Amino acid sequence: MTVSSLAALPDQLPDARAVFAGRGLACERGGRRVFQGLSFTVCAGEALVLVGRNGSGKSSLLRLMAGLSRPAQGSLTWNAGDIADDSEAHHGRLHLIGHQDAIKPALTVNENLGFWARYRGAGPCASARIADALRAFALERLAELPARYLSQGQRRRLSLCRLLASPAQLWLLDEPRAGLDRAASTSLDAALAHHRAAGGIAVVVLHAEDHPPEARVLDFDAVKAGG
Ligand SMILES: Nc1ncnc2c1ncn2[C@@H]1O[C@H](COP(=O)(O)OP(=O)(O)OP(=O)(O)O)[C@@H](O)[C@H]1O
Repeated sequence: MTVSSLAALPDQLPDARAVFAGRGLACERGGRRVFQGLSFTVCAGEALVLVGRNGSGKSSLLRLMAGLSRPAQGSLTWNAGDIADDSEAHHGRLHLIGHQDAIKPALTVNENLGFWARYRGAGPCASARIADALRAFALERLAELPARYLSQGQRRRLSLCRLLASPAQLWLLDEPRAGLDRAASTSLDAALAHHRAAGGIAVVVLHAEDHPPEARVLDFDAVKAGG
């Protein structure tokens, strides 16, 4: 994917000096402490890669970052304000692409993205953004296909199109390369690079040694596990 095929992405995101931080975070799932004493800071234009063994809490941290659950201890702040103080604003600034793909099988590929863009309050450029997103992840020829017929990798690509179909400063991506072929993985790298160049922040769970350039790494194997 060339950068020119990412015309849908803004040249500059709204907060060029954004700082997203967590301090002294502890996480509990099902009444069990998963990790504690975890801190991070990630600024506009940066990527933070989460690595670590299965079950160490990477997806759980993404949920905390998205405001879908609350830390058992510690705080998460956007520009020094607790994200829980204005959860609507926080949800509006982020995209979370998790293991569940949230694709509606009866809708076509195009309709899925239209639905998503409307949900996100996409403006007059929505159609152009969707077209660019489909081109970026090589789904144009499948635009009118009901999503239930997509292969696993194609479904993943459709999920990633959501990143481009409406702008958001914070991308939270859980193993985004899962199921992607080499070309789609390269497209993802280009989208991440463009996002960061525009002042976006990305937090990405990855297992392989395929980190975006100059990404900082948070290794869960070095984080204190719960008791
Ligand atoms: N809904 C839940 N109820 C109880 N425990 C849960 C729940 N979801 C996750 N856990 C537990 O929390 C721990 C962390 O899970 P999490 O999915 O965050 O790990 P992960 O680092 O993302 O793992 P993986 O690399 O396998 O994807 C695991 O021990 C898991 O069993």
